[in-house]
Amino acid sequence: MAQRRGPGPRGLSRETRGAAALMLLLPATMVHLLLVARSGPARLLGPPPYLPGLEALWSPRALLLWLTWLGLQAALYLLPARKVAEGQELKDKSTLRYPINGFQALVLTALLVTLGVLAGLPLEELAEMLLPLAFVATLTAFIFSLLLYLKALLAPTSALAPGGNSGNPIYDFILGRELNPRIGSFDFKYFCELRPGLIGWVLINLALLMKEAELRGSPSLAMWLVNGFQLLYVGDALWQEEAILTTMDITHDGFGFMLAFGDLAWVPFTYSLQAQFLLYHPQPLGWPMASVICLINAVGFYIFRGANTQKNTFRKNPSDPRVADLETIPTATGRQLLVSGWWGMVRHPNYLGDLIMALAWSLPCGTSHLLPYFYLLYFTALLVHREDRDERQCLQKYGLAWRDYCRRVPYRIVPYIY
Ligand SMILES: NC(=O)C1=CN([C@@H]2O[C@H](COP(=O)(O)OP(=O)(O)OC[C@H]3O[C@@H](n4cnc5c(N)ncnc54)[C@H](OP(=O)(O)O)[C@@H]3O)[C@@H](O)[C@H]2O)C=CC1
Ligand SMILES: CC(C)=CCC[C@@H](C)[C@H]1CC=C2C3=C(CC[C@@]21C)[C@@]1(C)CC[C@H](O)C(C)(C)[C@@H]1CC3
Repeated sequence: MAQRRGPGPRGLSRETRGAAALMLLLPATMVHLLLVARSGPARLLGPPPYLPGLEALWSPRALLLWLTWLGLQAALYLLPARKVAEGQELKDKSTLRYPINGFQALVLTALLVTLGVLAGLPLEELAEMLLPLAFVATLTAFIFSLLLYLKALLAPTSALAPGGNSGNPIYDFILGRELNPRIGSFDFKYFCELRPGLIGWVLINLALLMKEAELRGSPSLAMWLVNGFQLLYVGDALWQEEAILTTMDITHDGFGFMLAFGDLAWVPFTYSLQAQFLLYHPQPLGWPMASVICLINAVGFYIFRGANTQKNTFRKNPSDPRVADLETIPTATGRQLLVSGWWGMVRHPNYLGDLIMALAWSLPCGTSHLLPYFYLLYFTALLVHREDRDERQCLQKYGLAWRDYCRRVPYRIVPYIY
């Protein structure tokens, strides 16, 4: 997502036009991927097999299913939580409170789905409904962000995201005006970031696995690996839910169309692309190769989790014995920067681990098609852009100390390469 800027002297700025183009391009890309994944040639860069008419996109049954899903996840969010965490300090010096019950929501959803399947719920039918479901999710994201934009017009300036008041309605609609839109204690951004989309993603994967079992007698090893790896990723995100309170999305970004669409539609319907591809293009995979892929995923997860935990532990309590011995750089703000451990290896070790896992998720799909590698390509672009945005913010925040950190840790994501 681009830096927020106001309109230029001659109407829409370049950034606004770029953001508006993305608003059309991203849903179109999602539909393209959904169509191509089930087509014979599965060519990422070729034309879609056909252009879907409204009858292929619109289904009242999909709408009902989607609204039921949102309602269920909202109800699980409102259940009593094992812990209530405090977010980062806001502009007006207040802090917000967040329920930590995401993992509980995942377990309860799994229980309900298991009971449903045992009672005859045809979960595998989801595999045939992805297109209309993605369409209603996009529609909901659009209507929802419109309502959020209107709500933000009444919000005090202190509640707006940094730059959320660019004065350009298109830009503000897309990137979001309000930082933490809430009704009562229900926090929309926090809810959307971790619940309906992420849990929806593993549910879609499971439906694709069941559909494969129906078609071929049993799920393939490749399908098991993709399901297992991505379940681990989502389970970990929900287990470590509190850690999301220090990510850029929560502390800095407004909640507009980009994030609402990303959370509700893009994540479940494009992050499940490998499982979609495998359903229609079964791939042979032997145990030796599967073991190597598991090892790659384990290495990625180890780096991702190690780096994120080290930073979160340090930010919560720098004298925690697990991080107290690490070398640091003091900054004028009173906060310190880690310069040894994971954060002394590269400046974004968590991105490195995430990218290694992305590779492991694509490898079970073989190397005959580029399509299953879409996630790796998109994710590399997203993280390079994100890292650039984060570094500009850190330079502004920490000034000379950040320059010193960059000098001592010269590589951004991949040691000796980038
Ligand atoms: N699967 C997906 O689609 C996506 C996954 N992700 C993942 O989400 C996670 C969070 O990413 P993101 O929010 O972008 O960024 P980070 O969690 O990396 O947070 C960046 C912040 O960390 C702090 N920081 C940076 N360097 C240091 C240091 N040396 N010592 C101490 N603190 C430091 C700074 O904030 P401060 O100093 O203020 O604490 C900086 O702004 C990552 O693991 C990423 O891979 C992200 C995007 C998409
Ligand atoms: C192309 C497009 C629509 C971009 C929007 C970006 C969003 C899809 C991502 C922005 C940051 C994200 C994070 C996760 C999912 C993707 C989005 C929403 C995340 C919840 C995935 C699980 C991780 O463990 C995480 C909790 C660290 C992560 C946080 C950031």
